[in-house]
Amino acid sequence: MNFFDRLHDRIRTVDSVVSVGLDPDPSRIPDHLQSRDLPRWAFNRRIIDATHEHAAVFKPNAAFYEDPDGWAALEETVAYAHGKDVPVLLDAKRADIGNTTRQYAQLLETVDAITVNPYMGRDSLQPFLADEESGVFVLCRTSNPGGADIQDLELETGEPVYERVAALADLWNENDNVGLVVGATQPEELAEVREQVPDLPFLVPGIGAQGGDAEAAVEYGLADGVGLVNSSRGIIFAGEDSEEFASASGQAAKRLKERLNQYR
Ligand SMILES: O=c1ccn([C@@H]2O[C@H](COP(=O)(O)O)[C@@H](O)[C@H]2O)c(=O)[nH]1
Repeated sequence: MNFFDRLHDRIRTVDSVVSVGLDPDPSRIPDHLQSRDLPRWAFNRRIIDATHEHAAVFKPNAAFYEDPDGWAALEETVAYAHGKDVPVLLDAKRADIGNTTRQYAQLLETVDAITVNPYMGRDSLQPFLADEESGVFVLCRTSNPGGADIQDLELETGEPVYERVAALADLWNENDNVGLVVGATQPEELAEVREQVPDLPFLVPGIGAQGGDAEAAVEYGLADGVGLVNSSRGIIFAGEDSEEFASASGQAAKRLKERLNQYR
């Protein structure tokens, strides 16, 4: 079954479009877990237990796992999330020349979907796009302030770069496995891109800690009811410094689900 069909089923099952971002910054993991073998895994396990019933997906960001213990923690985390029937979207922002990107694409043997960087063009994404079962979210208009530096540049046709990326992603969607990453901090761009590509589901980061627009994230992020609105720090560190950090994250995920559902 294609990733977006599985995501559709998951969204219906949990009545939620929340992507719970698993970004376990080691400096913010509670003290009582720091002495564990793999503190990031110990932390994630508790977060998954507390939030899975509100999670359409879990979205670990690869940046928080790129060391030997980190990869071990990620492997445990992905297997545990799958054990709870929650798909995993790895926010890895990968792509490279063909020979290298084929190696990157092996990540899709472990996770259900991935974020990719379109900067190097179609051939750099081909092994991801060719994987019919997995979701491929192409960075389009990112949520960070510097996203404008390149993505807003006007091309000779008058369209901004991010719109060209959206148009290309639509062409690349031959296997119905492509989505876009568009930040909630850019509600006008969200609306424009949605109008341009009505059928592509979006992953919308940038609400919560980055102050993006949750209503616009839902209004424009979903295509036929399918799409994801991510919060990482706003959920996993909702109870920072508390013994009850996990239940605080569960409450934060539930609150976010209910808030987003008002706009669906
Ligand atoms: O445009 C983008 C693309 C990816 N991200 C990632 O999403 C989460 C957001 O974390 P918060 O704590 O909810 O701010 C994080 O992994 C980013 O690297 C993004 O924010 N914007």
